[in-house]
Amino acid sequence: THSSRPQRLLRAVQKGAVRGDARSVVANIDRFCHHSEWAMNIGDEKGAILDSVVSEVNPALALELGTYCGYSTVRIARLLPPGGRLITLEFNPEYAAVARQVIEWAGLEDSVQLVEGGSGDWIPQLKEHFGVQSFDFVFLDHWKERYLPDIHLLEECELLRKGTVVLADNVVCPGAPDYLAYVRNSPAYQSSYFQSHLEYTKAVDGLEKSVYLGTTDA
Ligand SMILES: CNc1ncnc2c1ncn2[C@@H]1O[C@H](/C=C/CNC(=O)c2cc(-c3ccc(F)cc3)cc(O)c2O)[C@H](F)[C@H]1O
Ligand SMILES: [Mg+2]
Repeated sequence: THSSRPQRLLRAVQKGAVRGDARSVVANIDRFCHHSEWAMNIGDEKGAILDSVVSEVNPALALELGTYCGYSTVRIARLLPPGGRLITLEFNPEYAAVARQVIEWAGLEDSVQLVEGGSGDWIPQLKEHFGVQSFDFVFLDHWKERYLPDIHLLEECELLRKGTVVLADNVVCPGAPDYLAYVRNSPAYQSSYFQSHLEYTKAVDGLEKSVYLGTTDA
């Protein structure tokens, strides 16, 4: 039976990266994607922007939608402050299984909670299941047409607070036009765009950083 691309990516990590060294896990995935097989990780160029936003926010509690192989999970978790936690949602069991092993290889399993399930089902349960009050940082990198419904769901579930930073990947390629229009026009967000390139390519892509300002009603 043939392996899948996520399985080949995991093998590249287990062969090339130093156990417990998150930086080398990230570097080996990037090397694999640059030289062997493209994969939809945020990558090194946009990853540096992700790193700078995460470092600026210094989140005690972060949420990621769309774990995939765990590349951005490792990038975020390695920068969390002591006691900081990252909850990441992934509904594809095969991707979740690969991501768990990538996260473990990086030695970050104690600060990452990987939930195998859909954002639509799980966002409404995060408070009761994980004792979450609100998130300091949210990273969107799942199905692009789910960015808008899921940020509305996060608002409705009161999982955002004044100052929560929401960072979205791929707002140019593949694009999330309805999401962009919303965060750029809503008085509830202060939004800014970081131009970059699609992972491992020269195509233009970018990240949108949106700070939640809270609702106007009392
Ligand atoms: C809907 N709720 C979900 N809940 C939990 N996990 C989910 C949910 N929805 C998806 N997942 C999970 O999140 C992941 C989905 C990532 C999707 N990402 C992309 O499509 C994506 C695509 C490109 C791309 C650009 C150019 C090109 F020519 C080809 C591809 C680049 C990128 O950086 C991307 O992120 C995973 F696969 C899915 O199971
Ligand atoms: Mg992406």
